Amino acid sequence: MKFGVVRFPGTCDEVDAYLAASRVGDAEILWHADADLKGVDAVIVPGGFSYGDHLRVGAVARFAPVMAEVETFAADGGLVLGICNGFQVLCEAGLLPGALLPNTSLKFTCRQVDLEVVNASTSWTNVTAVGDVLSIPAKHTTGRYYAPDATLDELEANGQVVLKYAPGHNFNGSVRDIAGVSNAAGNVVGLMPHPEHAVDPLTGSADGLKLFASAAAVPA
Ligand SMILES: NC(=O)CC[C@H](N)C(=O)O
Repeated sequence: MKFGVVRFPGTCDEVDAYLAASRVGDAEILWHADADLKGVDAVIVPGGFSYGDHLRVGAVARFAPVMAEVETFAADGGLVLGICNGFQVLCEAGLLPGALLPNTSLKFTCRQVDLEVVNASTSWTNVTAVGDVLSIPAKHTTGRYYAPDATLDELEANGQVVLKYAPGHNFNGSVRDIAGVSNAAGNVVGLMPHPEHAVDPLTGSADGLKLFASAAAVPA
């Protein structure tokens, strides 16, 4: 399994995503201006502040040449994971439902959160079980997941709510405690917390590695 990690101007978590993916497969960095996914089997859109978060988080990055390729790749069933700013970019691109709004505190917050697995059948959660609790760090200003009630009902009915903040851990005010969602097919997943920063017990938790191991378990 070869992972491609997209780098935009202002991305800051691509190296950790690259190192996390390298623990379970091969990885390489993909440049935003190149309309070329270099034959990878899975794409990670990582965290950071693409294009300085100007206009609106993810709003500029979704027009990068590499994103046109990511859209085609996702439509063909390719595995795509958006982490934090990557989640924001995928929502802006319409690859995932909903939007990320400023945290209710209107402040940048960095803290460890517990996430509950709601759907363990997606390409990025298949080595977990429903109800598993994953301890993963979160760090953002614009992480309050939002979608209209009718969309949320549909997402819940389709199993597209993949991860929820455990009771007491929804620090950003996300609707229905939603931390991560998938597209209808389950090959595209996005979440606000950072699994790539939780891959080694030495730094507090290796729970994040399960997302990368899930993708690696999908036949390439
Ligand atoms: N860690 C990140 O990816 C930061 C995400 C983002 N641009 C925000 O603060 O909302």
